[in-house]
Amino acid sequence: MVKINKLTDIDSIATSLGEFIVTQQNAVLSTKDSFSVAVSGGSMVNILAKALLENKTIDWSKWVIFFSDERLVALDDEDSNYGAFNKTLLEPLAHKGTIGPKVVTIDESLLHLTDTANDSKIAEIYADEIPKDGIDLVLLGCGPDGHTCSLFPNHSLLNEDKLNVASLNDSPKPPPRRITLTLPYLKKCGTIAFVATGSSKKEVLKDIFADDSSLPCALVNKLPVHGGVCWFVDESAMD
Ligand SMILES: O=C1O[C@H](COP(=O)(O)O)[C@@H](O)[C@H](O)[C@H]1O
Repeated sequence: MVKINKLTDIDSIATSLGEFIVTQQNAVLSTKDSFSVAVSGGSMVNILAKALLENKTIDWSKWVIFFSDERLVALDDEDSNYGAFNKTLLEPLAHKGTIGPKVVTIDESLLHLTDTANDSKIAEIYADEIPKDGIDLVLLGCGPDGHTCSLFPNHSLLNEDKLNVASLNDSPKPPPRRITLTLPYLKKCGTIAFVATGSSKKEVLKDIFADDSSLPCALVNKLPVHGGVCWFVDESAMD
């Protein structure tokens, strides 16, 4: 059963999401020494900064951060999901002298080679870095077309049934070269939380929550992850 948390605006989403993340962190750290989190790019980064930067109950030293998807561009490129996360969260944290988190990025040294086999290699190397039994908490965005991670509507990667991380070179949203966690991998993860804000998401959210939807976000909603799937949405995205 998918849970929807409907909040008035982005500030209330940040507060509620921050509390949710801390609850997940504490539950995981009561059973092991580290907390793995996958973050997404796009609009999520600023919300995460609001939710986490001033939050004194985050134990950054125990966090290991991965990316739900990454654009195959240099890490300091404005299109890089790591680049945006670094500028908005990691640099301010470092400035405050925070110890941690550990952050796992793509292998940038392979980026200059542009053939498809090489992009598969980048995905394969990233797959070796992520926990084989799933990431504890996966934070996902939702594009206005219903995509999540870099899993796009009607794309062949929706049928991927073996790889944990896959590459694509035909993303309909630029930039075209990307890697992404796959549906079989998301299924192994602990808890999945989507964040969707703004009126540009309103129409697609109706489609995603229709019973027969095959949009990527709807496919994730149907995954039997043991910690469940939940959504944080604001009033402009969902009535
Ligand atoms: O391209 C991407 O888009 C999605 C959605 O972004 P948003 O700005 O509409 O929230 C994002 O979740 C993903 O990580 C990113 O690569």
